[in-house]
Amino acid sequence: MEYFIIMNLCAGGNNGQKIWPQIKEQLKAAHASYQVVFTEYTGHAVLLTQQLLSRIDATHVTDAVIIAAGGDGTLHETLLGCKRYYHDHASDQQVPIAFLPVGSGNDFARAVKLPRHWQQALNNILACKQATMINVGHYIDLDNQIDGFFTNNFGIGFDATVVHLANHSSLKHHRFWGKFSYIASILNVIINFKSFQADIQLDSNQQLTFKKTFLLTTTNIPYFGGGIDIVPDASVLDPNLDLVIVEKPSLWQLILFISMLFLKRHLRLKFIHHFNQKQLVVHTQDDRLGQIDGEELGERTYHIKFDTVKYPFWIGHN
Ligand SMILES: Nc1ncnc2c1ncn2[C@@H]1O[C@H](COP(=O)(O)OP(=O)(O)OP(=O)(O)O)[C@@H](O)[C@H]1O
Repeated sequence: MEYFIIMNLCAGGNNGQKIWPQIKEQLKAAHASYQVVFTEYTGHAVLLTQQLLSRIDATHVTDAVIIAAGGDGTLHETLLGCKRYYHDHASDQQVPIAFLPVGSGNDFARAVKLPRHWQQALNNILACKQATMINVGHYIDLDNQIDGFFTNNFGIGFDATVVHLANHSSLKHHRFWGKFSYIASILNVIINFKSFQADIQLDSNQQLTFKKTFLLTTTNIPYFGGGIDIVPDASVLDPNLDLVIVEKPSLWQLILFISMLFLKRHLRLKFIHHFNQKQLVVHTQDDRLGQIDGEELGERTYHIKFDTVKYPFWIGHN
């Protein structure tokens, strides 16, 4: 195999920087043939992926695998780069994506049961013999007709606000206090968050309105926020997406929600709504923050159509 690595040295609070020399050693010891490019800014992996695919095509490499080495954000951009490239080269065979998790959240790695330690994950990639087709989230922004993809989730409201606060905390990259900054951000959001109206259209064309939405997450995998099991049964092998809407909870409802979350029974609560759908349209009425695979989308109203598409992944054992 010929491995094309997209390496984010900043992932996991510069964890990538620390372990890149060891990754190189392991690749050398395995006599793996590889090329590497390094991301330099947010969004760069999209362009790097397109350039790599163009190079793979031009040099007629037939056994290429693209390794996204970073966190969920790097994987997200790599998928977007692949999808954009094949949009313009529809007849080409799609190069599979492998994921080497060196980020902080790594929810996708959890979801597809990759080894959590990068060394074992790299061994898995090197031992893998064939790609697995999985479903990834696809959306069309109905306000501007731009589309995009996500491996994990697209959230509006609470989760996006936590992502925003954690990203802008001065303690984000501190090894110890970074975790506390995340918890402090969550408490801050819970206390101050203003609910918003969301209108939903389901597969059956049924329209639903939730006037006091607190959290609205469309998810392709069980986890968000670094291991929170929001839809325990969600699977990348399920062509449907899951939508979870939590209405603004009172204090006791919040305590109940958190307790039930630990027991993975929170979806039974009456202020939580769960839908498993082939297609969804979400229309929010008030400006709120959005997030996609842990990357910020900005504060606005959202009018989004969701479904899934397939892409080959180099994950071995699913
Ligand atoms: N050289 C760079 N300098 C600054 N930012 C970068 C660089 N390369 C990539 N980025 C950005 O770093 C951000 C975080 O990357 P990523 O999500 O992969 O890691 P993470 O946040 O540590 O992991 P996770 O999302 O799993 O918690 C992304 O927005 C990415 O585009």
